[in-house]
Amino acid sequence: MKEYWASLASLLGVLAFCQSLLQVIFPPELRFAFLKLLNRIFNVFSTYCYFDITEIDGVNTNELYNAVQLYLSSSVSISGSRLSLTRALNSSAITFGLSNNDCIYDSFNGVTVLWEHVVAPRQAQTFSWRPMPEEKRGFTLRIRKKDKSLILDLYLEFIMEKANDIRRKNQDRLLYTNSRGGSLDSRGHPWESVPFKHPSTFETLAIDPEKKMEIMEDLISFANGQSFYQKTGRAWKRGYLLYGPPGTGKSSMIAAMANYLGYDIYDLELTEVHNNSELRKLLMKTSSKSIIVIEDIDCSISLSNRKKNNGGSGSGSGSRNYYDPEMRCGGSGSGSGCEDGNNSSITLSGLLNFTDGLWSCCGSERIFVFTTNHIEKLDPALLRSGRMDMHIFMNFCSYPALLILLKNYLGYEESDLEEEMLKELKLVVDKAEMTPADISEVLIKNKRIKEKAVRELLEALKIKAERNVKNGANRQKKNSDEIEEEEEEVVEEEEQEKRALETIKNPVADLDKVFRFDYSYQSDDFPQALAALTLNDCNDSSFYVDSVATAHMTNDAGKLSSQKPFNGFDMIYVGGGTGLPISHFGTIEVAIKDQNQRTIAIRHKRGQLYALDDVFHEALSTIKMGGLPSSLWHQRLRHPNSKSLALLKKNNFIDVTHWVTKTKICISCQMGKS
Ligand SMILES: Nc1ncnc2c1ncn2[C@@H]1O[C@H](COP(=O)(O)OP(=O)(O)OP(=O)(O)O)[C@@H](O)[C@H]1O
Repeated sequence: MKEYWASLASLLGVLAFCQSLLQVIFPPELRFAFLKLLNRIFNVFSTYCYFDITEIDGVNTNELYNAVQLYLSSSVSISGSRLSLTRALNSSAITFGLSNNDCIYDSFNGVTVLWEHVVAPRQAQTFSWRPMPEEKRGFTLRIRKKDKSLILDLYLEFIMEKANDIRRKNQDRLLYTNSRGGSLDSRGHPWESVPFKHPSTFETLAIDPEKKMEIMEDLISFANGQSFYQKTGRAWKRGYLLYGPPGTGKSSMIAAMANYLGYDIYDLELTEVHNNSELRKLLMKTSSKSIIVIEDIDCSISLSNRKKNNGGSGSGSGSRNYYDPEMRCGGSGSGSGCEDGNNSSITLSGLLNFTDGLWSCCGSERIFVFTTNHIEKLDPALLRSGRMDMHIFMNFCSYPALLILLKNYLGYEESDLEEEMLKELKLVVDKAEMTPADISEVLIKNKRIKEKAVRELLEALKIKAERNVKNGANRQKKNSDEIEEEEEEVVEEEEQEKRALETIKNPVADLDKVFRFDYSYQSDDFPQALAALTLNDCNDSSFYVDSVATAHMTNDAGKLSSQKPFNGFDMIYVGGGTGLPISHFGTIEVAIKDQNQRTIAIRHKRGQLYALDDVFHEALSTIKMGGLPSSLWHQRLRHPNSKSLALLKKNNFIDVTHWVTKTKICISCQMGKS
C-alpha cells in the first residue's frame, strides 16, 4: 500500500512537471488557437448546434434572456429537480428558476431541446461608465442541427409570446420611476421599479358612466388595434390628456387604465431629466404595453421659458419660424432639438418628439398620459389636435359619480337610500362642486355608521352649495361693479379722444395738456430714432431712407446680410407675455421696388441709416415730380427741418411751390421734441 502511494505521488510530480513544461513551450496564444481548432473540429462532427443568450447584450439588457427566464420558470416548476426560488420586494408571486449551471430539457413541436443556465464570475472590471453585475449570466440552447431550421424561429417567437402572457397573468404591474436623476443601474437601466399595487379600477372610479364607457372602449380598441395601426401606417401609441381640479381622480384614472389593460406604468419625473437626449434614452428603455405618465405637466417644467438658458445659439436657423413654439429648437419629428448643440435642457420640442416624433415609435403599444390642473397654462403646441388623442376633463363630483362613491365606501346601491334623501343629494351635488376626494373623506370618516355618513355628506354638500351660491352672487356683484367702472372708463376715453381731435383742429391751443409726451411708448435709444429728422452733413447729397422702426425684427434669419448669433438673455415679448427667443442679429438690405414689384434699388446700411446715393436718384425721380408746398414735403420726407428742405430744393431734388409760414407747427415734430 505504501508503495502504491509513493508511485502515485511521483506520477503526480511528473504530471506537474510536464504541465509547467508545456506552459513554457506553448504560450497562451498558441494554446488558445489550439482550443479554438479543437472546438471547430468538434462542431463539424457534432450533431448539435448551440445558441448563447446572454443577460446583457453590449450595454443593453437582452429582452430574450428575460423572456427565456420567465418561460423556463413555468416549465422548471414542474420538471426541475433543483430550482432557485425568488420573490421580488413586495411582490406576491414566487418565481422559479434554474439553478446556476443547471440544465433542463424542453420540447416544442415534437423536438427536444436542452437549456443550460450558465453563470460565471465576471473578470475583474475593466473601465466602464457604469457598474456591471458581478456575474455573467446566460442561457445556452442546444438543438439538433437537423431541427434548427424547423423550429428555431418559431420556438423563439413562442417563448416571447408565452413570456408576455405569463407576465400579464402572474406578474404584478410594475411602477417605474426615473428618480435616480439619469444614472443607470448595474444592468444599464435608467428606471427603478416597484410592484404596482394601486387598487383603483374603472369599477371604483367615480366618473360619469357614459364617459367611463367611452374611455374603456377607446382603451380596448387601442390594445386590440395592432392590425389597424399597421394598416393605416400609424405608430401604435395613444395619448391622453387628463385635466381638472385637484382631487378629481386623474391619478386614480391612470391606475385604473393600467389595471384594466395590464400595462406597466412609467412615471416620468421631468425635473430629473437634464436634456432631450436623456429623455430619448429613457423612452428607449421603456417596454411595450406600458403607460408613460407625466403628472402635473404645467408645473413639472417651465417649457416655454426653457430657451432662455440656451441663449439662442441654434445654428442654421435661417428659415425657421420662431413664432411657432414647437419650432423653437429644431422642429418636431427630426429628433434634433437645438439643445443638442449645448446639451443643457429639455425643450418643448424635445418633449413633443418624445410623444409623437420618430423616437416615440421605438417600441409599440404604448400610452402617453399627461395630467394637469391648469389646462390654460399649457402651451398650445401640446393641445393641438392630433397631439393628445383624447382630452379628458375630470370634473367635480356629479350625481352618477356620487352613487359610485356611495357604493364603494358604504356598499349602498341607489335603491338602498330613501327617495327623499336621493332627491336632496341630487339637488345639491352639482351646486356644491365638491371633488370625489372631498366626498370620499366625508364618507371614510363615518363609514361604520352608514346613515350618519350619508347625513353628514348631505350636510357638507348643502354647506358647500350655499357657500358657492353666496360667492357666485358676490362675484356677480363684483362683475357688475367692474362693468360699471369699465363703462365709465370708456366714456372718459371717448371724451379724451374728442378733446384731442379738437386740439388737432387747433394745434397750438393747449397742445401740452392733451398730448403729454409718454416715454414708455418710445425706444430707449430715442435720439437715434429721431436721427432722420435732420440732415447734418450738408456736403452729402445722398437720400437717406428712414425705415421708421429703430429695431427691426424678422422671423427669417436668412434675411440678415451679416448675421451673428445672439448669445444674450433678452427676448421679444409679445401680447400675452410670451417671450420669443432672439437667435441672430445683423443688418438688412433695403430694397426699393417699382409698381410691378421689380427691385430697382438695393441699399446697405451707412451708419444707422440707409443711403441712396446719386446712382439711384433716377429711381426716385417720381418723388420730385410736381411741386408741393414745403409743409407737405416736410411730412413726406419724414419731417426734416426747413434748413434740410432748403438744401434739397437747392440741389434740385424737390420742387417747392411755396414755403409754409412758421405759425403752422407740425404736431408730430412738437410731440417728438417735447
Ligand atoms: N373620480 C374618483 N373616483 C374615485 N375616487 C376618487 C376619484 N377622484 C378622487 N378620488 C379619491 O381621491 C384620492 C385623490 O385622487 P387623485 O390623486 O386620483 O386625484 P388627482 O386628480 O390626481 O389629484 P391631483 O391633481 O392633486 O394629483 C384618491 O386616492 C381617491 O381615493
